[in-house]
Amino acid sequence: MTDSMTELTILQPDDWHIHLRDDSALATTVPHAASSFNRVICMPNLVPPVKNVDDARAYRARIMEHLQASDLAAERQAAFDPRMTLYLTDRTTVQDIEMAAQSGIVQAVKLYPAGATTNSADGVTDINACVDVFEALERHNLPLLLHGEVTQNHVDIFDREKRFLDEVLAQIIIKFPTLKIVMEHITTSDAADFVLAQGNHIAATITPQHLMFNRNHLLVGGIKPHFYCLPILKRESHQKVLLDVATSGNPKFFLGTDSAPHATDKKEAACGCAGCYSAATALPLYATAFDSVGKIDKLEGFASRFGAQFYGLPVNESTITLIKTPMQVPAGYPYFDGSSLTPLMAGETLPWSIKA
Ligand SMILES: NC(=O)N[C@@H](CC(=O)O)C(=O)O
Repeated sequence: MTDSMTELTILQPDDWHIHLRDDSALATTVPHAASSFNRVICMPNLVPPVKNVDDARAYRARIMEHLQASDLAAERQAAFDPRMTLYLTDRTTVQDIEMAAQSGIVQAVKLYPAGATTNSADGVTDINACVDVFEALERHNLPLLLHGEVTQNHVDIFDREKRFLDEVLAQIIIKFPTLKIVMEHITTSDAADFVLAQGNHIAATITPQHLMFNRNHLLVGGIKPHFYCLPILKRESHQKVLLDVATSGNPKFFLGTDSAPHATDKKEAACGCAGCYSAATALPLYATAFDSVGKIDKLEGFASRFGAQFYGLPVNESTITLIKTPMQVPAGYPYFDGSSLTPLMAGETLPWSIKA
């Protein structure tokens, strides 16, 4: 049936994991995200990070200013709803969590192990010091979002997610059996299996790049910096399992682009930044991935239903239509201070596009 499908209308999707950055970067990232998504969960790894409700409120106001200054259609502007997260540090208090739970604008709390990825220097150095905070999250039913990688220098970069599951997450779920957890941007079959083995309070987001690519795309025939993100792309067998679970209709797996902009010159560098930019073309990318295994009919659940269900929110009422008409991903976008931003699959043609 889906072989012949050339047009697909789905409920408006949400992005449950996005990096919009701050200040003038928002002029590029906000209209891109708002053109496709209603709710977006905004990652807090700014410099300095979003650490409390006041920071979150001020950050949301800056995002909304750029939305209003954009030339997006009024109807898309009205629908866009950025949801805030707090950045967990060694100094986050139970009171910070209680205020977040009452704020009405903080949707979740993000744990970056210190040093794991971009702007994670202020992250958690000792998970055992977070016991009171985890208790408070569990009590208030506020989800804990995980960048699930260990950071010890001697641990191979391709093993860091699996080691996090075994050494960190396994402990957290024993001590906090009802804490809502999202393993963000999973990259391995181990993570998919781990999530499948838990109750419905533990879920995962999956990015377009981890569904479409593997480490050969990153490394064979020359290093491709625009495929470099963290957790790093793994071998093809992991990619296949991720595609299986994403397209299975299991509500534990839902859309989180991890769209993570870095100016082109910061990626095409001797020490290039980690992150793939996909906000503007995420839906055609996901549609291409789902269609590649004949499962385009499973896209709506993954993109528009399961995340809302997990967060206890209603699904959106508006719809968006994808058509099987090729589109070329732009070679780049203007970014702040005269820089440019190279998206995932820049210059390449995707079989699916968004109907105007
Ligand atoms: N995914 C990435 O490679 N980078 C993200 C941080 C993160 O989510 O790891 C970023 O903020 O640039």
